[in-house]
Amino acid sequence: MANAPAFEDIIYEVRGRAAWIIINRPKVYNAFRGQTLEEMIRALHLAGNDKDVASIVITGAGDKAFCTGGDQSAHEGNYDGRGVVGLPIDELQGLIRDVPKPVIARVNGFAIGGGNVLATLCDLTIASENAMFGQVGPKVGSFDAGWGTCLLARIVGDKKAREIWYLNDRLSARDAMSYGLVNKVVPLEELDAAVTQWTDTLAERSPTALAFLKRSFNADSDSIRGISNLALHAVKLYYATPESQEGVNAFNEKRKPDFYSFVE
Ligand SMILES: CC(C)(COP(=O)(O)OP(=O)(O)OC[C@H]1O[C@@H](n2cnc3c(N)ncnc32)[C@H](O)[C@@H]1OP(=O)(O)O)[C@@H](O)C(=O)NCCC(=O)NCCSC(=O)CCC(=O)c1ccccc1C(=O)O
Repeated sequence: MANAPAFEDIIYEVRGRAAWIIINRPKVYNAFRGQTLEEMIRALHLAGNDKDVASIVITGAGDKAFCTGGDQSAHEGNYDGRGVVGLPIDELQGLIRDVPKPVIARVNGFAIGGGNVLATLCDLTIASENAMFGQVGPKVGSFDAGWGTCLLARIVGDKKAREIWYLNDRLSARDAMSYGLVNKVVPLEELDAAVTQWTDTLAERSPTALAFLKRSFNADSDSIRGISNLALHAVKLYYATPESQEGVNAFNEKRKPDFYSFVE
């Protein structure tokens, strides 16, 4: 690609009329640090402002993970970047909704924690048969309320959303599809062809009609943005507690957390 922007944590490619944003941190199952989100924000602005781009695909490198949320090795009571919790996560989440083009989550493995929230926020989700969805916040001393809870509840229903957040079971791609969290499931080897079929179809549709449709869906659920903002400030206070830090330490030390020793 001519004048391809230099990125370290992601790969940005324009394939036909589709911009692909690939989180390229497979050693940590495509978990994001501050820099990853900065680059994803830049890439979304590039794609959003490129009049030749009809749709945007977000995915992870390799066949293990789409994205597993915040990088726990870059989390010491706060993450390592800018923003309320050391990650411009609210900016990225808002941008996935605001960019006036359909955003497709290409889920090729684990979509866990903040990774599941990103997939939830995308307009469409296509998953490979090996994909797994879930939330782990209460296991690792975190939560992502707002988009992560309320938008999820709109999609899968209130009881199921509570179950996902409270019990933290992993959902298979087929289960996720049965709850409406996923539009389509295909074998891993057919994933790219299926994504390209969608992006080719979207490239034949009127971009202005698609942009208005996206804005209309957003308008109905945009009150959740305020809840997300409030919750991000709440999670900042929570990250400062020994109870939350026990969750992060336990994950990094590969042991079970002992939250009840730290409840204040
Ligand atoms: C994804 C797993 C379920 C996979 O489990 P398993 O198959 O048993 O493999 P593991 O051995 O656990 O993992 C393999 C390998 O990858 C590393 N890794 C995986 N995920 C992460 C991560 N997020 N950060 C850093 N490293 C990661 C793991 O350490 C292993 O490395 P080795 O070198 O091979 O040992 C499982 O891995 C899992 O549950 N991961 C944890 C995911 C996690 O904790 N994510 C953050 C969740 S926070 C949240 O859910 C709510 C909050 C939130 O979304 C949010 C809100 C505001 C700001 C930020 C966030 C945010 O997302 O953090």
